[in-house]
Amino acid sequence: MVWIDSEVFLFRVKSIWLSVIWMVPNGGSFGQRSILSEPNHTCLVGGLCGEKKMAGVVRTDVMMVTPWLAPIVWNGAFNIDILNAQFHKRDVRIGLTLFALKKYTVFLKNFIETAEKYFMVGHKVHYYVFTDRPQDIPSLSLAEGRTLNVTEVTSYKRWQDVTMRRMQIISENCLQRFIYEVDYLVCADVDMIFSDHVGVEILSDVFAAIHPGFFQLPRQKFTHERRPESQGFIPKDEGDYYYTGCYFGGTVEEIYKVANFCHNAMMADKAKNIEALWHDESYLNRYFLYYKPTKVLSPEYVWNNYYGSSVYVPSKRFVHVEKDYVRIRSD
Ligand SMILES: CC(=O)N[C@H]1[C@@H](OP(=O)(O)OP(=O)(O)OC[C@H]2O[C@@H](n3ccc(=O)[nH]c3=O)[C@H](O)[C@@H]2O)O[C@H](CO)[C@H](O)[C@@H]1O
Ligand SMILES: [Mn+2]
Repeated sequence: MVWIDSEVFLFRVKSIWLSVIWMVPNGGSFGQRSILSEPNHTCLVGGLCGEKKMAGVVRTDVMMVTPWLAPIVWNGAFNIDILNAQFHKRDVRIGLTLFALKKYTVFLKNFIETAEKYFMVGHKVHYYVFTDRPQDIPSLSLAEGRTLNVTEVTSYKRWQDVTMRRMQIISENCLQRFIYEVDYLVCADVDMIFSDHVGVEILSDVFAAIHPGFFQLPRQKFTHERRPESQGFIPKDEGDYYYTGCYFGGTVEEIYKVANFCHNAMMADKAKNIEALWHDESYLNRYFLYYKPTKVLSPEYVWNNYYGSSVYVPSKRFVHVEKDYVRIRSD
């Protein structure tokens, strides 16, 4: 009994200590410390010492792992050469789903051109473009090993339905074709551009990205759906992170589960004349609360210049394009 109590006590002390290390920003600096940059570099217990190739960066200003032990991906926390070698051995195929309906076809050119420069360079990439205007899809030159496929889909009058119905189309295509053609899927908004490296470090069974507007806020400030009657409901005292709806991914099997859940949740709400506050994003957050992502991307991986810049985000890798909401969403 005494033994158990002291174990519990030690665990508590350790947890509190770790929370302080993870949560407290250290005076606005990045708090990065290369384990090789110091003359007598310190080794982390259980870490890899002295192996230049293996070394990473230890950040003490941000959380680098979730409480359920999923890595949170921040700049410099991984060695891309090791990861690339591992994924090349598996000859991994990555599908990127993109929806460009109505006026949103204007975003495609910049999206694909910047993806060719920064997204999964050197790996097999299949762009899956869904549109109601196939004639408006520009022809773009792609690097070897990369293909682009256009599928015509019907549109919806309301922009909210266009964004939400992506889940239905993704889930149907998982069963019909993605499962035969790719290993991983990345699902992204189209009004985005890449401006720095995004590679296989993001891949995992199922990954989600922290919304750039919420990573420094307490959970009470998250804009989750709060009406218990909605299928997107998250109670005030729950919610790990506020994840963006514009970027998530994983294996085809896992993304099928995500998209199928979100679509069914939307349809159940629709039958009761309810629409979750932030549409597909709300249902996605609900899913990830109970089926936790196996990897979480820091806001480096989805930034929006509306939030300015942050010392915690030295690299903005994938950024929302500024747009005139009313004009672009009109018919
Ligand atoms: C940064 C972020 O959190 N983004 C989310 C937020 O985005 P946004 O306000 O950025 O939504 P948005 O206008 O980009 O719409 C989402 C996506 O739906 C597609 N689309 C939409 C309208 C249209 O006429 N044609 C078309 O193709 C397109 O791929 C677009 O990128 O809120 C939406 C739902 O409220 C979604 O959850 C988005 O993922
Ligand atoms: Mn968007």
